[in-house]
Amino acid sequence: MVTGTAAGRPPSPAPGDPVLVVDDLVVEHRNRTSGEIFTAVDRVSLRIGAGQSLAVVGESGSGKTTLAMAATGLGPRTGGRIELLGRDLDALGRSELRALRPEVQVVFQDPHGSLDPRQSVRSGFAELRKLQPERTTWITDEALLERVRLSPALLDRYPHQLSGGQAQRVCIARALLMRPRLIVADEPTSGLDVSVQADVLRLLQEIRETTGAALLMISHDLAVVRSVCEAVIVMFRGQVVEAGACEQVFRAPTADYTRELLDAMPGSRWRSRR
Ligand SMILES: Nc1ncnc2c1ncn2[C@@H]1O[C@H](COP(=O)(O)OP(=O)(O)OP(=O)(O)O)[C@@H](O)[C@H]1O
Repeated sequence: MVTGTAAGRPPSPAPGDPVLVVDDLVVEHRNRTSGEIFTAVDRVSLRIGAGQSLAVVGESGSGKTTLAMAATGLGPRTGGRIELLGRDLDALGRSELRALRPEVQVVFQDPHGSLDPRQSVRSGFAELRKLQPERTTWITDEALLERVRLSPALLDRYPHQLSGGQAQRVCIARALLMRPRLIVADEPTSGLDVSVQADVLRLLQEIRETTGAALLMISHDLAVVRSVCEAVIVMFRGQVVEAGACEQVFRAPTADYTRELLDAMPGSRWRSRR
């Protein structure tokens, strides 16, 4: 459970209560030269509750990132309805939207690209604390680094002095500092050495369990999805071709495309039986 809400925050959702509900989301892009319209996300619906984890899988270009950004109000949307923490995003004014924004934190694929190279870990935290003074008093910098299994000795390091795994943990710490109700992790381990991938995934899991945040994970790696998420939606050319509990979808996929994804996994133990 999320506890100790800062002033003005929406009430803490109970485990399983809806954090994000998306209905018929559409994202279209217009080609500037030809004027042609490309539908990157085509009538996608999803729901994720507090403490739950949902993965979006699909090959490159299937619309995963576009969906995740639009679904959380962080990217453009052509149509559809989004409810974040019980609030219809279209019904909110600018200041209400701004107040809701810290509730969603995104961890990207390239940790070094996400961090300001001129900022030490400590000054990066300080900047966030200045932006959100009430929300961020709950933990010290040292304890925050300990929460992501990093030594407080790293506080005065700059991004180039951190390994990929350490930098990703700093990004996760920055997200955690905001006490978000929803963490979006966009291929959070694909830029990391195999040796540290599992640790970072475990950390995201642990944060979900201990804070009650919901986790929306984007990945093309089905092994990662299976190890972290309870539910999955499979995207192909902007549409959802299959959705359900991970266990069910991996054991008995119903869509040909899901079977192809499973079969394409190198040395897959989950190769579908046809
Ligand atoms: N601003 C944009 N203008 C035009 N087309 C776009 C824009 N952003 C994304 N697209 C297109 O939308 C489609 C979906 O892209 P998206 O990045 O969401 O896919 P993805 O599944 O996340 O892929 P990857 O795994 O490679 O990141 C792609 O064909 C992409 O080229």
